[in-house]
Amino acid sequence: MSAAPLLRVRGLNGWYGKSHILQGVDIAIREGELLALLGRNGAGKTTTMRAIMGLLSRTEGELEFAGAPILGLPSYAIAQRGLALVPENRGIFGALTVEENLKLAARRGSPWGIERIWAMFPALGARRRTPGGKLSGGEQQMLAIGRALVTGPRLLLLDEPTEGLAPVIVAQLVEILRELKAAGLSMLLVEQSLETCMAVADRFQILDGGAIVWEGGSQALLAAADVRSRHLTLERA
Ligand SMILES: Nc1ncnc2c1ncn2[C@@H]1O[C@H](COP(=O)(O)OP(=O)(O)OP(=O)(O)O)[C@@H](O)[C@H]1O
Repeated sequence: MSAAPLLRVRGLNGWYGKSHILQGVDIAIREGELLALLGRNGAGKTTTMRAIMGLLSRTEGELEFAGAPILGLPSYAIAQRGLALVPENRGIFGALTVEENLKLAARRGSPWGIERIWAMFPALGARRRTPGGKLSGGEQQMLAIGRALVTGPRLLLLDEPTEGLAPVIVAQLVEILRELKAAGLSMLLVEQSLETCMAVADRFQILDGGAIVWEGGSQALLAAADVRSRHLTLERA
């Protein structure tokens, strides 16, 4: 096993205009690992993902993917290297069909072809000619994940994929994340639900005020009641 992580983020600083949001974020994700990034609203989780994808106008620090520096590259070049973001708003083209949404994103050579997406998400296959805007929230989330997969990523970044979804759909998504993990995909998951994270994550890092304030495994997090009450939003009902 290679010692170098797939993604290494060191001392990452990021700004929105004059607002200095990320204040030295350190993250390491090993090949095949699912890292959960937790923290209260406004802690900087989405901003961290956007910075990794090259979507912030100003960033400083070290950002390495598969051993090569990616800080400062345009986002399309970062995507070409094998990172894919499933954004919080899902970014579906509402007027295009499910199939068209996938075809637009698909890249030659991806191990995740469109047929494999239909197999993984049968509900999407059944609605392949339906406009993206007519899908349910859960189906849109599946489509957003499918769209990221057909680009052939080595690292998938998921920003609150279960937000606003019914428990039965959340359970399906957890199964999907497990399948992706079993297929060897590395993932960075931002998620409000600690329960969901506990079901899939190998390791946890907690952000507060734009910096990592805690990291460890599930047992350590379960044992650290003070950390949970200070940094995690209450579990959704
Ligand atoms: N476009 C923007 N312009 C200016 N400030 C922003 C912008 N987007 C976010 N912020 C600020 O950056 C900080 C971090 O926000 P971010 O969205 O990264 O937090 P988060 O941890 O993902 O929380 P949430 O769960 O609320 O999405 C917050 O103080 C937020 O107000």
